[in-house]
Amino acid sequence: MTPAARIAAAIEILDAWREGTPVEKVLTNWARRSRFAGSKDRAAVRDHVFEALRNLNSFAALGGGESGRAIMIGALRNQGQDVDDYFTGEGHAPTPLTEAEQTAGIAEHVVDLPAWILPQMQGSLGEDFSAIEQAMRQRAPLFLRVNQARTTRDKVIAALAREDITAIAHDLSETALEVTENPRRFAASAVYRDGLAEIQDAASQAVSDLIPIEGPVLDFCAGGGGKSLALAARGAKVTAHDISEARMRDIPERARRAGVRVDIKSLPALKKAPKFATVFADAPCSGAGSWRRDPEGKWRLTEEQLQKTLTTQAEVMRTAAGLVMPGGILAYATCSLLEAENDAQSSGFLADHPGWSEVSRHHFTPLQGGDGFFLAVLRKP
Ligand SMILES: C[S@@+](CC[C@H](N)C(=O)[O-])C[C@H]1O[C@@H](n2cnc3c(N)ncnc32)[C@H](O)[C@@H]1O
Repeated sequence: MTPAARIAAAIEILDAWREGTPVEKVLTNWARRSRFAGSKDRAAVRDHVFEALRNLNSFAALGGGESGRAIMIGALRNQGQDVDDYFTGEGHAPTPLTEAEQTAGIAEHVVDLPAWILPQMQGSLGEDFSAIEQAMRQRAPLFLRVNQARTTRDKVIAALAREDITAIAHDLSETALEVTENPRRFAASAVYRDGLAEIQDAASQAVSDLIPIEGPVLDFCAGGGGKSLALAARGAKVTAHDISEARMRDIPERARRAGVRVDIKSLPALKKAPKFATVFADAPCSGAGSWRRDPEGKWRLTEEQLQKTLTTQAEVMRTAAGLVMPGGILAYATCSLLEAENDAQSSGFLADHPGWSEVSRHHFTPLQGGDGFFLAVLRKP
């Protein structure tokens, strides 16, 4: 496909997304229909679409409208490109700009967040708001977690280099690498296949690093097990649980590849089992901290969903707290930047649970390179 044809495909995909179909589904449908598109074309079109979703309001403003076409006009203007070079009408390129399109659009700064969440985000991030909002317009780097149960960061850097993948150490965690060249090769690399490293955001690793290991650990909201594996690699005896068994499906295979052990237990089994020295609750959240990687998430989230999530988070904390042994730790985390999901939840829990105390509280934002994350480490009396 020509660069212009890829823009035309992005326009079509953005229009279908605007009608309400989830972006992954639209991309899959487009790829099925477009047998002529090779893997490089699919990746390039996907990049256009995700960049547009991260910058939706500002590209719409620059392009002078909300259609896929206006958004991609805005995207090209944002890159300082001459839109007429792409909108030629030749071959599979979009049709040339109309006179109205030539002059439509404004270049002033627009915030790339839904209006309803703006006050909360500004209140939560204070003076860092603008810098974080700018950072969230950029694509997130690919981070790897080096499996310290098997190898070292330097050895992984060298092994990746042999496969033509460049990675550098990242400050957020001693296990974190940022892939700076050929990130798409990682999934097929021997480093991944042999369980020496796997994909995990750097702030997510920093959160796992900060969880005290004082005895058996329960990962109460384990999902796919990313943090269970990180805790097990630190030497913890880890039990994983999630309300959704399906989400934990890959944990045994991931643990096998990493050479670590993770047990899986249902809630009834946990209630009968001995209590844990540390219970980690990586709670369901708005995902606001990872909107660089899931930009659709910010446009999909509604006020009602956020309210429901706040209720679920408080419930998760209450249930998880009941599984902590006396004197043990409840570690509460979200990948959110919103005060309501973070500090307010932690403070609310402490207010409702006399005798509990706060050991530490940590905030991570994209300004440190990784996703936005929150962690509160609380101790049971
Ligand atoms: C942020 S994700 C966890 C990500 C995971 N810890 C990781 O590092 O890959 C939140 C998880 O909480 C789970 N969850 C939601 N409500 C829950 C509940 N009441 N009890 C346990 N898990 C719950 C969801 O199914 C989801 O997998």
